[in-house]
Amino acid sequence: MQKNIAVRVEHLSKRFGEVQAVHDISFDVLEGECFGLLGPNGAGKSTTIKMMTTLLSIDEGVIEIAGHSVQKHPTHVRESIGYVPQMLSVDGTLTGYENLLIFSKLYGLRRKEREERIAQILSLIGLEEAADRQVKTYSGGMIRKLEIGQAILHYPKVLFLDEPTVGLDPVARRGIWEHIEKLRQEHHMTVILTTHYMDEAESLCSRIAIMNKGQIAALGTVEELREKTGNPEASMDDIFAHFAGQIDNQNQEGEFRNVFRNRRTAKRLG
Ligand SMILES: Nc1ncnc2c1ncn2[C@@H]1O[C@H](COP(=O)(O)OP(=O)(O)OP(=O)(O)O)[C@@H](O)[C@H]1O
Repeated sequence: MQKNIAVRVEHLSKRFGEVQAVHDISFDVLEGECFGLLGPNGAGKSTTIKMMTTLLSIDEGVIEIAGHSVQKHPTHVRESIGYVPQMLSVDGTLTGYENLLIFSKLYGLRRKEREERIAQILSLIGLEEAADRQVKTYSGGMIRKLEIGQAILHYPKVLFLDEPTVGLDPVARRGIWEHIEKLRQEHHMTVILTTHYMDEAESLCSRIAIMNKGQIAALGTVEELREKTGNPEASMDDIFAHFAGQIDNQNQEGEFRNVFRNRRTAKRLG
């Protein structure tokens, strides 16, 4: 059966002064797909996601999300999407329940719907027992689950995740993967994520776009990408290096960027 297109990106470009952050990229994402955007720091992944989520204006090109034009109908687009940014999006001084309540109000859920929806989401993300604890007592994995919960309170058609498991330990990362897979399979959400973890891309994404210097260097399933390298034994690291010109080892323990992010998270949570 032919699947519908959930996201259409055509000839998209964005410039910041001298920097051409995104340069004439085009791709489609199918309904129910988990689509990965990979690329070294500065490749243009976050800029692309920000344009898709209406947070950044588009210089050139077209984006359609769930049939709505980002430029012409940004409100319809916002109603159709959920977004978990890289930056922390919860308040550590509030409980998990209170954080969800704020978002349910922001989404305009009616009073009657709210309690039921929050209960559903807490069960979906496995945080029922921790719901009445202050978020600053949560582990990194629990915080990430809560952020995903906030982003899906209105059951969006398309969920954007900007580096969903950065700074998490291997067990917490697998917990987040299971939730993402559940949202896709049981709730038919289309998921678009950026990651620096090659294993994450390989196990979650049905197709991957490798970005480099604002352009798409390669796009396809892992198998298709491997074939394009000409090396049938190529690992995901090899595939990335082939198309991005370097190995992506930006999530090593102690790497400045992550230390900075983790500390920023801790500071924000108080
Ligand atoms: N608001 C901005 N003002 C100026 N330059 C920017 C801005 N946002 C991004 N850039 C530049 O655009 C380019 C693409 O950045 P972007 O954040 O999209 O990359 P990325 O692939 O998401 O990188 P990372 O993996 O580090 O998150 C970089 O050169 C970056 O410095």
